[in-house]
Amino acid sequence: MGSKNINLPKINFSHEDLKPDTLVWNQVKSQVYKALVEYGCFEASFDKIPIHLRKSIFEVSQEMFDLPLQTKLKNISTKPFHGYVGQHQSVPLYESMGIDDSNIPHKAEKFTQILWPQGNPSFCKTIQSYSEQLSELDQTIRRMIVESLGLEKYMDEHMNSTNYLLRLIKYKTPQNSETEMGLRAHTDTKILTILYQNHVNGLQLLTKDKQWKNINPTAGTFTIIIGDSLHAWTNGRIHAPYHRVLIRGNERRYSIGLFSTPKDGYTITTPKELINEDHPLLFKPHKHLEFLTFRYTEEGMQCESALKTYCGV
Ligand SMILES: O=C(O)CCC(=O)C(=O)O
Ligand SMILES: [Fe+2]
Repeated sequence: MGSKNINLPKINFSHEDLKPDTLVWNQVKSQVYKALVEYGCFEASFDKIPIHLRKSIFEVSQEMFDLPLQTKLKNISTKPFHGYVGQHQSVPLYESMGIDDSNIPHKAEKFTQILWPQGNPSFCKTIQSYSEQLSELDQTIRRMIVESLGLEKYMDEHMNSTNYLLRLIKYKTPQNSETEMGLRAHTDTKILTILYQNHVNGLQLLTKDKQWKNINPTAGTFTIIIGDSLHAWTNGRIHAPYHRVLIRGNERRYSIGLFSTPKDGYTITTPKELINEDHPLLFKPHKHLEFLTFRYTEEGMQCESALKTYCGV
């Protein structure tokens, strides 16, 4: 494939004193907002996730994917694309396991019990610690976005309106030497995505001028991607980019996504402060689960923007 690499902004969240109202906070905040308006995406370095946890999250992910298919299928979710997803004809290389509320210890335990009735403490501890520790990065970025938009009065409501979904993802290697689609072009439906991958690249971003570019993240960094729900809440101020995964070569790609997700029953409503003559309302108030259900219908899969079709003004 002739696609070029993109040099996404690299933003450092590892400063000891990255606290609201400090100079460093304000500097990082302006980098975040600029990157999200332009790309809806950036690379984040966040040293607070220890090396052993970065290693063990991939080890436990592999261990989980090596379970028999019947076992993996036990993780059933009523929400589209939340439980076990795999064996799809359109993306035969792709397999993923969604774990709701993975940051909450008893929820992580309940999930582990489904796959390992006899228990698997190291799996449970790893997914829980990884989600909890990385949720700090999600919260920092979202605080910075809310401040950048001057929406401090909505801060608590916004921060309390989400929970977390962890998705362990595996891509098989293609059968022949050609490049294959690992995951088709899509926007993420949720608030914010934090991706972490092994050394096998493949993620591509569609830029605003409609070119597919390779995201080859610097080892150890996280890729941040804005989802439809935050694009809607900010009245389109920040971009939710299309991205996809192309797979080539003979090594398996593993990636881990942590998604902040609007809570069930919560209505996403654009704050009135963001609506004016220059910025008319783009999306009607809506509930995430209802949008998600539409998104995975035939119509929702085929239209150019499921969000616009579902709740566009
Ligand atoms: O594997 C990846 O890096 C991309 C995964 C992704 O885009 C998603 O889960 O929404
Ligand atoms: Fe995605």
